[in-house]
Amino acid sequence: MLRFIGDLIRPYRGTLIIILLAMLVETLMSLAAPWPLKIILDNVVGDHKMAPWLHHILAPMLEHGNRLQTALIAACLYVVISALGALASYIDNYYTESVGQWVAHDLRMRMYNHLQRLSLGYYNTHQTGPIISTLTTDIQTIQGFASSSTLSILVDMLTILSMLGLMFWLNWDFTLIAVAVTPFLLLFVSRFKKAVKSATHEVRKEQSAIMAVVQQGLESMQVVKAFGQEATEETLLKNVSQATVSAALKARSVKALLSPVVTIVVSICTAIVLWRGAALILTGTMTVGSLTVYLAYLSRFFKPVKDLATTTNAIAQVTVGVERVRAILDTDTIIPEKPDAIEAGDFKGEIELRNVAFGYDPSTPVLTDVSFHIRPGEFVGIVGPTGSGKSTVVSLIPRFYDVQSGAVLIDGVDVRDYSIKPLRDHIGYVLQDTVLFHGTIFENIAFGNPRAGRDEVIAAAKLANADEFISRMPQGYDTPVGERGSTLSGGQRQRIGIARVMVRNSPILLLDEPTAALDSESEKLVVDALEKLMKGRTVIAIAHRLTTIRDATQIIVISGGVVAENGTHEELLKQNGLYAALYRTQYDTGAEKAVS
Ligand SMILES: Nc1ncnc2c1ncn2[C@@H]1O[C@H](COP(=O)(O)OP(=O)(O)OP(=O)(O)O)[C@@H](O)[C@H]1O
Repeated sequence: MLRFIGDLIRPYRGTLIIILLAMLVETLMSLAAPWPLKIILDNVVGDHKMAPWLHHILAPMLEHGNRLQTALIAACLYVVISALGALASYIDNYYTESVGQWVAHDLRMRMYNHLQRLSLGYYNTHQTGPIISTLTTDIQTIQGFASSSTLSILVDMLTILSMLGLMFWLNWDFTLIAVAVTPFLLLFVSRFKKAVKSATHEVRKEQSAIMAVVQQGLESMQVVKAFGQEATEETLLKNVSQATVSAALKARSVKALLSPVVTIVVSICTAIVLWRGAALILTGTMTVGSLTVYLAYLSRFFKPVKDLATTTNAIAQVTVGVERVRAILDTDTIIPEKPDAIEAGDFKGEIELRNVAFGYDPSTPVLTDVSFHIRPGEFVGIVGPTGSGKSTVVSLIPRFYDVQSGAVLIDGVDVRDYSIKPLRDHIGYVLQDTVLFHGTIFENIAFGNPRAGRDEVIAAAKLANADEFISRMPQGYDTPVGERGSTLSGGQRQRIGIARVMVRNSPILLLDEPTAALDSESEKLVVDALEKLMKGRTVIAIAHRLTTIRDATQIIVISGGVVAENGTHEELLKQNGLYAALYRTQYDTGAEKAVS
């Protein structure tokens, strides 16, 4: 874990040195802080001789024997010590925050970059709630730790050592008694660390569960309302929320033990020092000033010990955070790209599947042996019973998933030999429901091709039969769309989806039942838009209503993991097989019943 944090903070070495110097000044000033009081008690109020080293430092400022002047100098020293300490603390605070923020920024970007590259398979098996929770809360924990805690551990240790040195110098046998408990205290703390870590893990797990429940609930608000399941959703949240409260209280009951234990130990040590110190002053072996400095050090001595102890708490938290971040960063379900991958140029649009086998879970194959060949510019329909793997076939072409055996070829080249981004740039995708992002209509269309200018976007919208309804909107193309496009109708969303693919101008077009969810009036507009979009491109359309692919040059019927039939509409009807049966189901009922 330290290596991971070390790698994160390495770029900020310069700033870390500034922070370290500031912390050293703070430590030195906290060591010097009780000395003005000692001067007042021993050399102004009392009659003790000033220590030679101190006298040597202050001599140029002192008039011989003038006690009030000594008091004034001690008072001024107090202000100088405090001011230097305060300045150092300001510098330390500012730069610590700066390192923390930049480390968090770097980590956030690294994680998001990784998440963008993970294959869709990862998202099929992982909820987004916990991922968001890691991206926010866990990174925040690491942010706090990366800068402040790592350095304060160093400074705490330094403070402990220098105070011990000074205390031994002031009175060594006395110090021995006072700090004899320290090893026991540290032992207790290290035992304690384990318990805190496991309790923290539990809390983070429950907090992620809250995120998952809330996210799912809010995203599915319409379905929740439609089915009147508000109470069920609330119960779900109540359960995880209560579990979080129990886990947090359990963790707190462990953590809260630390402070009282340390306080009691410190007070016992202080009591011994008070009792023995009084005796030493009475016998003249110790001055009042020395005892004051001693007591001040003793209370300060246990502070870094206690801080070190609470740092174990922070360490426990950050260890959990780092584990969760690394669980994502170490996931390698990435679609691999060859080092000598080919940059896809303009595709002619020839597509071939050669003996393709694939399953989301390799032990349950969806496709066992699928082969077909599509010539450039061809319009191909894919049909088959529900769940037969039509969408799966289509998702193998842009490499959303890789085949388990066989190959997918575009223009005669295995798709695994292409660079991924240019490959996908040449493929347009229209799905059953177009997902719109929070932003304006213009931004949503330009999402298909960020280089597209306003004219291109408007031209695409016109071709997609979308310009008319967009122009009627209050702010036209600059009208913001609600979350996931909820302020638009299904047909409008589809036409924006088509415009988005139009601006992309890709030679290959994949249509996954884009009209399935529409009523016949919307469908007409969308089909008309699609016809314009399809011109001059290779098109694979998964058919919902068989009439939409009647004119396809080739219809591929997927069933039982293989290509069951392949031919034109007329040829397949003549074969009187699966396609003919599916067609009859729709035709005979008189209505266009869904087959997929
Ligand atoms: N992301 C996924 N993870 C795991 N299994 C999946 C995933 N997507 C689909 N499947 C499974 O793979 C099989 C084929 O699904 P696919 O969506 O390709 O079929 P389809 O023919 O397009 O179905 P439909 O006509 O209902 O849309 C189904 O059994 C489905 O349960």
